Amino acid sequence: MRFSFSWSTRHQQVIFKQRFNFSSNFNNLNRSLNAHIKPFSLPSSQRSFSKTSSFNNIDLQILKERLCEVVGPPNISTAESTRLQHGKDESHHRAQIPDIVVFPSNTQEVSEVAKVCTDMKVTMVPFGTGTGMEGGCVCTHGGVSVDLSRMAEIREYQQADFSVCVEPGVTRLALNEYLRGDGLWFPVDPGADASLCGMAATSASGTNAVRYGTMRENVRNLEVVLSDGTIIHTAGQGRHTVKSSAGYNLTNLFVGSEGTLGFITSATLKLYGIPDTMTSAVCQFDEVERAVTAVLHVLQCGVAVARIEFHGSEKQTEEDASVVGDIFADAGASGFQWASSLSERNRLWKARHDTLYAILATRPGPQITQLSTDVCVPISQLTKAITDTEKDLEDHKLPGYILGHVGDGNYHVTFLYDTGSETETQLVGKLSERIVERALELNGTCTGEHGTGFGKKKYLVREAGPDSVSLMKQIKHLLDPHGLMNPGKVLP
Ligand SMILES: Cc1cc2c(cc1C)N(C[C@H](O)[C@H](O)[C@H](O)COP(=O)(O)OP(=O)(O)OC[C@H]1O[C@@H](n3cnc4c(N)ncnc43)[C@H](O)[C@@H]1O)c1[nH]c(=O)[nH]c(=O)c1N2
Ligand SMILES: CC(=O)C(=O)O
Ligand SMILES: [Mn+2]
Repeated sequence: MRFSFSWSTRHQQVIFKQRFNFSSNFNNLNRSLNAHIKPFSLPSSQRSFSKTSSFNNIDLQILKERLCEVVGPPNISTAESTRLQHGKDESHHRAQIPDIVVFPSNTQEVSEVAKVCTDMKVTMVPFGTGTGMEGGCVCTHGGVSVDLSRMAEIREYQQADFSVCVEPGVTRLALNEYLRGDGLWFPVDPGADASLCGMAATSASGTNAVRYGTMRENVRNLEVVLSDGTIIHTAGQGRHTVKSSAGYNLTNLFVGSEGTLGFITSATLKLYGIPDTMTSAVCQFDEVERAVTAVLHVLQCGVAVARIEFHGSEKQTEEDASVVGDIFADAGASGFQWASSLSERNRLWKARHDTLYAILATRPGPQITQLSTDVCVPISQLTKAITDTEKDLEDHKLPGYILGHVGDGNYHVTFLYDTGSETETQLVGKLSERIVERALELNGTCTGEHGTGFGKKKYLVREAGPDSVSLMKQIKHLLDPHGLMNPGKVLP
């Protein structure tokens, strides 16, 4: 067993990768699992899908005609290939496809689409780039998938205010390319080139959160279309101040709402200066406990890490690198590889961002899929959470890969399993439940960054408490009284 641990200061991220030899013998693997853990409920493959529509042909034709009047014939599709693309994301959850996909071009059209759907009591599911990890785009009731990618303007760029307002079709990489010449960037980085409004919708983070925070800390305003077509600006139209104490924080009500409360049709984001110097490195630890302890020491020393990557002036970066090098060496790290040049850093971080696909490539097969857990625990509990998880994996000889954002206390276990095997499917389900149960016992959360979607809603009452969940349901009912916005997600 060998761990590799990589860190850098531009993207304060730590990776744990644990490689298990794959064993196809899943017999006896259940033996020490708790009997109370329910079997996993979604044995599925990305390739299968179910028909969910409750339409008859006449209603569907009327709906299509009415939506066509709103968006125009080139911006509506009932082709099966388009519908299939819009009924799933990158998670293990089975595709459930919409009846119709529409591609509105502006906020007014989104509002008109919402009015038609509300009038006909048809469900609506916002679609960004489909990179979600919790089944958020799955159309549980068929209905209309609203693909917002054709709204791709950068509306307002206030360089002096470090602020930009983007439409849903603008992705993270596209924005950073646009800003590069001005020495600014938007640092929240989930790896995937997701839409920024989709990232707001899932409260994404990924790398860089230690230094820059998550989407919750980096959205200043949102334009939202509610289910009845009403258009609101959560902080007031055009406003993009660094802070505000005016009224309730509606912006953060919609951040992380996963399309269940409305369509985000623009997001005003906070920008940052690109640091002068960045350095990254990779090193190995033999034990996860030593790696986590080393990271804790680095954070306690106040080193300017971003992903456990360094940012700053050249001199500061050199000093920080030397402090981190000493701490890691003391903790038993070996095999340091430094990467200061842009191409070397990009190579390191590309390897990190592609980890999910690299894992998938280790077990090719038509029915093989991945399930990534996403728990986050207080950093003081991280060593316990990870070492106990490791033990589970070893006890069950289950191929699982642990990686994560150690500086945040957030880690993923990525399981590869055969959806055609009931035994494998159930075991993966049970182990991932166990990982969540453990995180909740340690005062953690079932999802640090992927969202609640389908898979985590069963934990919400235990995590947030019955009264909080009851309030969430009341808010949902107020904003979406007919339950048409992305049904079946987030709330149990
Ligand atoms: C390889 C890889 C690696 C990672 C990740 C994915 C992949 C494929 N992710 C997950 C993913 O990138 C993240 O969930 C994105 O924020 C989703 O953005 P999309 O635009 O793809 O939304 P997508 O289209 O997948 O939709 C996600 C949810 O948001 C809703 N939604 C989308 N756009 C909306 C809008 N404009 N208005 C209202 N609702 C909207 C949808 O209805 C759905 O419920 C991740 N994430 C992370 O936080 N950290 C990480 O480390 C990673 N790592
Ligand atoms: C999948 C994911 O969240 C990650 O690679 O960090
Ligand atoms: Mn992640």
